[in-house]
Amino acid sequence: MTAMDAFQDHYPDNVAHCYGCGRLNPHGHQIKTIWDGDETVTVYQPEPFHTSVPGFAYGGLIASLIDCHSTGTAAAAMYRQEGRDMDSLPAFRFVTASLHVDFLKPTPIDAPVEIRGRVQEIKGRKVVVRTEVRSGGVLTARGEVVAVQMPENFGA
Ligand SMILES: CCCCCCCCCC(=O)SCCNC(=O)CCNC(=O)[C@H](O)C(C)(C)COP(=O)(O)OP(=O)(O)OC[C@H]1O[C@@H](n2cnc3c(N)ncnc32)[C@H](O)[C@@H]1OP(=O)(O)O
Repeated sequence: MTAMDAFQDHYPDNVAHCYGCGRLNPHGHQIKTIWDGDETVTVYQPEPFHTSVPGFAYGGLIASLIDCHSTGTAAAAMYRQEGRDMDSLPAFRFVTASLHVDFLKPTPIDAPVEIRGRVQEIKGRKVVVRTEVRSGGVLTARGEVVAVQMPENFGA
């Protein structure tokens, strides 16, 4: 894996359909997240149909970006902690247990949104990720996600 590979490009096909981050979902956001030192970064350009108040992005979009940026960060952090390549097996698959978002300012819809994340805690199957969302360098939202490794019997 090179430094510029996106985490989501390494998700196994059977978990690559997520609306926020699945590369195999043609209707989804297909976000791409990479390392930048100890931080993770996603840049996403909202579409006009993501509007809330005209001129600004829908909060659900921002929450979705934070969500999938953070689950991707959780997986990448676990591989990094174990010194493993993201293509190595068994794959780490994280789902969202908890998603908290603080909307600080409206996020413009006509400029790229940058999400930066940092791992706050890795404990057992749980990773806590804190994120900051910026547009044009202005902080517009903060997030905290508790991501948990997907159990074998997920959804049972
Ligand atoms: C590469 C794969 C990519 C896959 C696609 C990416 C997904 C993108 C984001 C999503 O949208 S995922 C879909 C939305 N999420 C779900 O549908 C998850 C539904 N919930 C569950 O399946 C279970 O509740 C879950 C797997 C999250 C946790 O159940 P477990 O039985 O595995 O957890 P467990 O009780 O063993 O707790 C493990 C740790 O997580 C913590 N935890 C669990 N639920 C929590 C919660 N809700 N809030 C805070 N912490 C929580 C729990 O306290 C504990 O921490 P400690 O070890 O420190 O004690």
